[in-house]
Amino acid sequence: MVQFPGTCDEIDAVLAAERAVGVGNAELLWHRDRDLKGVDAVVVPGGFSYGDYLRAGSIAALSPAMGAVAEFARAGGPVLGICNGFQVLCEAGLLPGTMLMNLSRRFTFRDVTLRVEAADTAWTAATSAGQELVIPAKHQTGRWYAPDDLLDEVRGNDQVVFTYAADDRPNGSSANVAGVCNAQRNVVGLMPHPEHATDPLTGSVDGLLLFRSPAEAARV
Ligand SMILES: NC(=O)CC[C@H](N)C(=O)O
Repeated sequence: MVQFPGTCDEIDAVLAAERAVGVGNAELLWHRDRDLKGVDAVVVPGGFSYGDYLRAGSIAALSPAMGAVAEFARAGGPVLGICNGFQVLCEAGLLPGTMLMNLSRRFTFRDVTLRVEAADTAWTAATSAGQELVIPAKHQTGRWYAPDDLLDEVRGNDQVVFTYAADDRPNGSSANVAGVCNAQRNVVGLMPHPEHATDPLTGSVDGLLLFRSPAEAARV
């Protein structure tokens, strides 16, 4: 779990990973640190990095930790970016697209229904294509945007991993996209927060499927 000044969801992400795979060995990695400590998978969690100055994720994308994450990703390691983490991965060029402010200009905070469009990525191997997942969303800069030529390329390569269900448009993203992957399918980013959907006490446990997926993908 990579931490930047302003990250606030890393402990939930640690708990989610521990709940999903049943072991308590997640590592927290400070943004100045280049040592990934031999982890099997990296999560770039949600919150705010450097106050979201310039653009959400843009300063974090240049941090030493992200240099190490980029090398890990290039070597095929599973990397998941959640919300601010998704913004950071787009800014770092590890995922296609750009994040713009929600069409409403407001901070959105509610459960959304996601449709799994691609179940063959490192972070969706424990799901099925077409499956619907209920996951909370909380963001202001969540409108994933791709110009037409990039959108065609992303769609052509099946890099759309999640869309919002048809009647659910929380931010006005291009093609109602909620999450995408890289061409290698080991790096995934999404705006909603699977780490907040892991305990029946607070509603859905659908988020556990994402945290189970890297181990599942490694078995195939
Ligand atoms: N929950 C989050 O990660 C918030 C993401 C981001 N900083 C935004 O508001 O758009």
